[in-house]
Amino acid sequence: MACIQKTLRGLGVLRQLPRESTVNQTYCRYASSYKYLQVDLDKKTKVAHLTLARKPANSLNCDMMKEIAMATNELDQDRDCKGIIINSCVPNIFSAGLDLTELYQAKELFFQDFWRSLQAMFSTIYGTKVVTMAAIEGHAPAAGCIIALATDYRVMSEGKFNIGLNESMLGIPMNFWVKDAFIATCGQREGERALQLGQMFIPSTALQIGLVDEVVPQELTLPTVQKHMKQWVKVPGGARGLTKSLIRQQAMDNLKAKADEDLLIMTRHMLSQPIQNTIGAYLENMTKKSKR
Ligand SMILES: CCCCCCCC/C=C\C=C\CC(=O)SCCNC(=O)CCNC(=O)[C@H](O)C(C)(C)COP(=O)(O)OP(=O)(O)OC[C@H]1O[C@@H](n2cnc3c(N)ncnc32)[C@H](O)[C@@H]1OP(=O)(O)O
Repeated sequence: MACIQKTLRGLGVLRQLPRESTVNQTYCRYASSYKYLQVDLDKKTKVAHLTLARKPANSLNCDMMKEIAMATNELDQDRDCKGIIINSCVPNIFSAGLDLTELYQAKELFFQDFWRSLQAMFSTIYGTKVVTMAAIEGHAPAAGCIIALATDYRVMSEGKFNIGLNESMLGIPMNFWVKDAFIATCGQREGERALQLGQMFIPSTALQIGLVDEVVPQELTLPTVQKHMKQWVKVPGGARGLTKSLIRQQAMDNLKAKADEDLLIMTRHMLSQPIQNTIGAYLENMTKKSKR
């Protein structure tokens, strides 16, 4: 869609995206194009599954975020696609958030590419007129939660899983577009509380605050999303898509207008010694935990 491409180009990312729409793509083209994703478009139902596939935890490295933005953009432009379901092939983990190993001791140029890829991933999912839904069959901390927040409908599995934005707990201040997306979904009061405290939620609480729309047994998560998707794609696409744009355009415009400022602020924070120390300590803990 021209609008998303304009925004992405405005963000200075995805320069490798084709300018022209690439219609008539085949199953195969999607299936074989990505290293960290499986993308399958069913031309009969017009629903695509975009499956996060970076073991062991779907942590989002720079290339994976670029792939997610590219795949979403390709599907957005494909006349055969009316809906995208985002799920994970890693049992019990939707996504572990940003790949902390890439953020630790990152060089400035690399960090800039990384952050622009995060902005692009979010804005492409958030801005597509195609229906998007997340089947959250496990943990979705931080940027994992951000992917889910960018979609139109979220179904999470029952179980000992967490979802939320824990950045404050990592010693990192929230940025404006993540804050806006959270507040647009859960409201001002929940935003004030959850974002300051860096709260993570179990599925039932996530449901209570509106962070997810439904909680179901794990084996029913994907089928439930597929059932809703079937309904949503029946709504005339032009009217629904324009309505979605109407609702989300201001947030998209804000992100585009302030993307460079966001990058500057985040570069200063993220590459500062105290935050690098926190990330280093966090990584060390994770390594110790997984060795136990
Ligand atoms: C830091 C940036 C903040 C910027 C804030 C402001 C702007 C807001 C915008 C975006 C913000 C994004 C912030 C982030 O996304 S930071 C990442 C936050 N993520 C987490 O805190 C989650 C960390 N992981 C876990 O809690 C668990 O791994 C969990 C997902 C619950 C799964 O647990 P479990 O099933 O027990 O699996 P393991 O812990 O053993 O993990 C398996 C292997 O995966 C590695 N791993 C896990 N998470 C990450 C990660 N985020 N990055 C890199 N690697 C990760 C883990 O080390 C294990 O590896 P190995 O098997 O090799 O030991």
